[in-house]
Amino acid sequence: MKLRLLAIGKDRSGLYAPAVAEYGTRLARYVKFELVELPEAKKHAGTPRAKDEEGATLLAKVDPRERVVVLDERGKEYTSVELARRVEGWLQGGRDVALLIGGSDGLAPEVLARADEKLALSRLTLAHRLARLVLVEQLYRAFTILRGEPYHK
Ligand SMILES: C[S@@+](CC[C@H](N)C(=O)[O-])C[C@H]1O[C@@H](n2cnc3c(N)ncnc32)[C@H](O)[C@@H]1O
Repeated sequence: MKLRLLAIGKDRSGLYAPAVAEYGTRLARYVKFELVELPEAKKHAGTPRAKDEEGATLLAKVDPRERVVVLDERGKEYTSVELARRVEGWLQGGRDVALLIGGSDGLAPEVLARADEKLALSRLTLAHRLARLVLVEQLYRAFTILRGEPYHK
C-alpha cells in the first residue's frame, strides 16, 4: 500500500514544513509515503469558485483505484488506537490510499462526494497546514502502535 497526502497550498510559513518533513521521513520507514502539495486558487480566493477550482485540482490527482480519505472536521473521529486499527484495515484492503486536505475554504462538494471515508482530527477547525502536520504525526503514531513500539504512551 502507498499513502499519498494531497494537500492544497505550499507551506512557505516555515511554521509547519520542517515538522511535516520530519514525520514524513519517519512514516516512510513503515509505508511508501508521498506529500503532494497542490496550488491554491488565488484568483477567486475566498469564493465558492476558488473552492471548486481547488476541488478539481485535488480530484485530478486522485487515481481511480485509490481509496479516498478526506480530512474534514465533520468526519469520523477516532482515538489514536482506533486510527491505528483503521490504518491496519487499509493495509489489509491492499488499495493505495489518498488523503485529501482542502485549502483555507475547505473541500468542494465534489470532493466530499468522491470520499470513501471522512476523517476528522477533532471537531476543531484547524489551519489547513496545521491539519497536515497533525495528520502525519497521527499516521506515524498509528504505525508505531501497530508495531508495538514505545512512541505511543
Ligand atoms: C481551515 S479548514 C477549512 C474550514 C472550512 N470552513 C470547512 O468548513 O471545511 C482547511 C482544511 O483543513 C482540514 N481540516 C481542518 N480542520 C480539520 C479537522 N478538525 N479534522 C480534519 N481536517 C481538518 C480540512 O481538510 C479542511 O478542508
